[in-house]
Amino acid sequence: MTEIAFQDAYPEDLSHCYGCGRHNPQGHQLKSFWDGEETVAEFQPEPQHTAVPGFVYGGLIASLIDCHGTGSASAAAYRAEGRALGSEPPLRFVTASLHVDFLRPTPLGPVLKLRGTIEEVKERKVVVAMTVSANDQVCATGRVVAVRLPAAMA
Ligand SMILES: CCCCCCCCCCCC(=O)SCCNC(=O)CCNC(=O)[C@H](O)C(C)(C)COP(=O)(O)OP(=O)(O)OC[C@H]1O[C@@H](n2cnc3c(N)ncnc32)[C@H](O)[C@@H]1OP(=O)(O)O
Repeated sequence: MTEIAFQDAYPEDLSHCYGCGRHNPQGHQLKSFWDGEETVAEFQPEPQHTAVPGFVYGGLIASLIDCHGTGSASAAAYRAEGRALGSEPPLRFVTASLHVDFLRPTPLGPVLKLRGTIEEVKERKVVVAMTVSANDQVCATGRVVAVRLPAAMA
């Protein structure tokens, strides 16, 4: 794994995201890293993330997939250009499409482990496929189409 989380390399003014911004104390503050050619992240759900008692709320899982996907997209774009994570100019991505399949109920208790595979890297678009596992069992899969940050959001 790399030492620095992808999200910790985001510019100051792009670090307020609810899912992954380090400057959002009420957000999830998700941290993603390389693990070889794949990307990984972990998240510990809390009781407020309940759907049915004992099980994780699906919206939280979607949020984790969203931010692990866009973070992975940024890191993949840097890697494709042979640049250091966070180097200027920043390679910023937002979610164009977020697809989630809930394969089985996700138990509330164990740490959730996300694993991403980079499916496609183009100059303006990166596609990332993901799994979310609890107790080494895949509970959800996801796919994010990430597109370079539009001027309207910069
Ligand atoms: C340093 C890091 C900091 C990173 C700092 C940010 C971190 C926070 C990230 C949090 C994640 C979020 O929640 S972001 C918030 C939620 N997302 C948004 O609000 C985005 C709103 N949507 C938009 O602004 C726009 O629709 C865009 C930018 C997504 C797309 O703009 P566009 O101008 O229409 O794009 P366009 O050129 O047509 O398409 C480019 C490519 O993407 C594909 N594409 C476009 N839309 C879709 C779609 N819905 N589903 C599938 N594919 C799509 C096209 O087919 C094309 O592929 P091809 O033909 O080239 O193959």
